[in-house]
Amino acid sequence: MSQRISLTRYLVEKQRVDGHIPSQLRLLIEVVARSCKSISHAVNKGALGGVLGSADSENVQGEVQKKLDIIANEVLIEANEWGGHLAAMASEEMDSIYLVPNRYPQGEYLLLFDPLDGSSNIDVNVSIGTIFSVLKKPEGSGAGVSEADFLQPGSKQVAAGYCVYGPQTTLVLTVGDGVAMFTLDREQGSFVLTQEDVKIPADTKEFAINMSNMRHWDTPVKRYIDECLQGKEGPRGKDFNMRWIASMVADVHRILTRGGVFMYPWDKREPEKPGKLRLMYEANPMAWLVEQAGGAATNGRERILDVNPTKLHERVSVILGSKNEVDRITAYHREG
Ligand SMILES: O=P(O)(O)OC[C@H]1O[C@](O)(COP(=O)(O)O)[C@@H](O)[C@@H]1O
Ligand SMILES: [Mg+2]
Ligand SMILES: [Mg+2]
Repeated sequence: MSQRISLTRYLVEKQRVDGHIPSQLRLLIEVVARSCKSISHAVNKGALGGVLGSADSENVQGEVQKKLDIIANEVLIEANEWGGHLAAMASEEMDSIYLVPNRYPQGEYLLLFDPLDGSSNIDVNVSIGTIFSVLKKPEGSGAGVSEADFLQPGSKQVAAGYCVYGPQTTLVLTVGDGVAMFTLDREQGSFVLTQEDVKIPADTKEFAINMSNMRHWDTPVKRYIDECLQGKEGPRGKDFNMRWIASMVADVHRILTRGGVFMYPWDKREPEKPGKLRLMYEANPMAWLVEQAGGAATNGRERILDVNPTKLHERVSVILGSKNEVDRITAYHREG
């Protein structure tokens, strides 16, 4: 790319030239990006910054929180609460929604995030990230904000993205007209556009799933993986490769970069839960990014973006990535 385009300029062009996003949304995305930059600095300090290790507390999902889960959550809340663009926020790390305090100007957007995705990878220096989703407060929902205002399907998102903290820090964004990637230039302190119009190839020879759960899977998932494992000699007639980073952000980033299919399906360990991943701030933003890049995302039965949430921390089965593979796995679910 001959001319460097910063995230700010990209968003201003989306606002002014394309008329695609309102200025309030542009400013909101910039604040989220600034928060990610600051989380990236904390991640980079590692043991030197005292950010590794457990915080000896649990979140609403009963998971032990890491120090960085809490730090990232605080960074996002503090940066976004006074900007005037938001009505409220919701996070994996908070039981209920966070209302923008009355002393700050109120906006019309709702911000949801997984402040630190891939927590089990923090202490071992493997890629982690932040995932975010932006909704609009529903019209006619009256004064104030309630949890019910957040319970909108992913198809209503107005912006979504993630920032992966890996060998590079990369912010990936959609506002509904394709997917763009921005790499953090640490010397300049700004995100620079490094790829536009990201496309996921429709076919792939790479799958991502936690194979240790194989005995707990449902028949359609077993069938799909079994066929992949048979390689050239099997019904697929080709050898497959496997990757599992255990950070959804990093696995999805690989899929947006070179294709592949990612699955965290329902399994028999906790049959009453629809899946492990959270719908509103993990699956929905990733599903929208993947669809915007020409891929597909389902829960095995329906499009993730069409799922109507009934609670903030709702879980969902996730199958996403290269379109032909996702269609195949979804068809296997329909066949039973
Ligand atoms: O350890 P497992 O069961 O393979 O789960 C890995 C999955 O859990 C997650 O880490 C959940 O995210 P959090 O770290 O935000 O809880 C996903 O990023 C990842 O895909
Ligand atoms: Mg997560
Ligand atoms: Mg998390």
